[in-house]
Amino acid sequence: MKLKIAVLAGDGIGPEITQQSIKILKAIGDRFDHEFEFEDAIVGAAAIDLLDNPLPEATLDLCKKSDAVLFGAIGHPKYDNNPDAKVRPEQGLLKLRKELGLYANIRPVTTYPKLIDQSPLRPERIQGADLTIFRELTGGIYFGEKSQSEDGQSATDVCTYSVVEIERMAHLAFKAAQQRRKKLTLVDKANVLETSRLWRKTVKKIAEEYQDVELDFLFVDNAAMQMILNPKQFDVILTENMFGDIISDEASVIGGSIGLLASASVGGNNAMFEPIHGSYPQATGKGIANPVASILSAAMLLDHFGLIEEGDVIRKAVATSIKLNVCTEDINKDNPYSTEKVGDFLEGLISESENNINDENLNFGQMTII
Ligand SMILES: NC(=O)c1ccc[n+]([C@@H]2O[C@H](COP(=O)([O-])OP(=O)(O)OC[C@H]3O[C@@H](n4cnc5c(N)ncnc54)[C@H](O)[C@@H]3O)[C@@H](O)[C@H]2O)c1
Ligand SMILES: CC(C)[C@H](C(=O)O)[C@@H](O)C(=O)O
Ligand SMILES: [Mg+2]
Repeated sequence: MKLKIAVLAGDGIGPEITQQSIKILKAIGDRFDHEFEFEDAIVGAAAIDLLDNPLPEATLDLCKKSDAVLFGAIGHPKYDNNPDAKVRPEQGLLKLRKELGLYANIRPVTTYPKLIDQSPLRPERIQGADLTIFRELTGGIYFGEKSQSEDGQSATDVCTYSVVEIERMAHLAFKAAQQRRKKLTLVDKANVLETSRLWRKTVKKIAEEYQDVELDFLFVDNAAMQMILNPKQFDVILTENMFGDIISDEASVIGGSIGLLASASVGGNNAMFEPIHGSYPQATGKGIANPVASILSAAMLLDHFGLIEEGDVIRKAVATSIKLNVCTEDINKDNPYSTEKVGDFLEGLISESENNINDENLNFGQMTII
């Protein structure tokens, strides 16, 4: 297969982790005889520095004419620490998602046997946890009207959802649940928010088309607690933009590190693949960032184009590297490997014959079905 991939490495650790994913995709291309063409473009703080625009036209154009976007991370402390900054790196990412029509963000969470015992959570609670968060990505409070009063004494963020926005997300999440353990949990705040009541009403109606899927509801505050107390109760979680952002960072504790959590953003004519974590500025250039979230996002990219076996090869290699402790310091404190060394190890496994990849502890297969 021939694929044109736009690479938006971004800020902080973005470039160093994305470099590892490209290495892995090249190894997959060589092994399975695919032609992956990569083209770089700037985004985020790096783009503001150069052009005073977090999403330059040329970057957006490249993304639109590519088959997929591999996104690193954006964000810089000089904006995080300056609430008055008018142009911000995050605006680039939000605009990109909106312009590409990527309304669904899929964030799978799984556990690895080796990491269970070192988790701050009780092993018996997380062993075997396997859930996927379907986060709405182009609506809600993120995209509503924003304002500050002239005297600076008040500010507003409007949260709006339409039935159409909810329906299209719900269909994707129900379809995913049908292919998994047939359970869907809608996470909302319907006891307080009008938008959440619309979500509940709309999702209940859509559920009639998916009688084989068990539907339940949780308020987001309770869901945040349940995520830690009993994550095994979840199969597919469907939720709006901001709740999905928050509970997915929380869910990363189950897997062992946010440096392991990948995502696919889909719904438009093309698709984007991005780790759920940010630019981790403290780690920039130190070679300590975990590249696996980015590498597993690359695996989701392959799934997206039907290259399931190729995606599985990456996932198996990752499972093997974790089993053998070839990991960065977030999950291997005693004898950490660098970002690059982890990438090299995975590249080596992928380039070797299939038989050499040990998958005995692998507890998941294809991560996305879109
Ligand atoms: N998609 C994105 O580009 C994205 C996502 C989240 C945050 N951000 C931006 O990133 C900047 C920093 O935000 P933050 O500190 O809240 O979140 P962050 O995700 O960058 O880092 C939070 C913590 O998670 C851990 N971590 C993150 N990535 C890791 C990795 N690959 N390997 C190991 N550990 C990792 C580190 O302990 C870090 O201190 C901000 O500017 C924020 O806006 C961007
Ligand atoms: C950087 C920020 C805009 C982004 C979000 O909130 O969507 C990030 O936290 C994420 O999870 O991808
Ligand atoms: Mg986030």
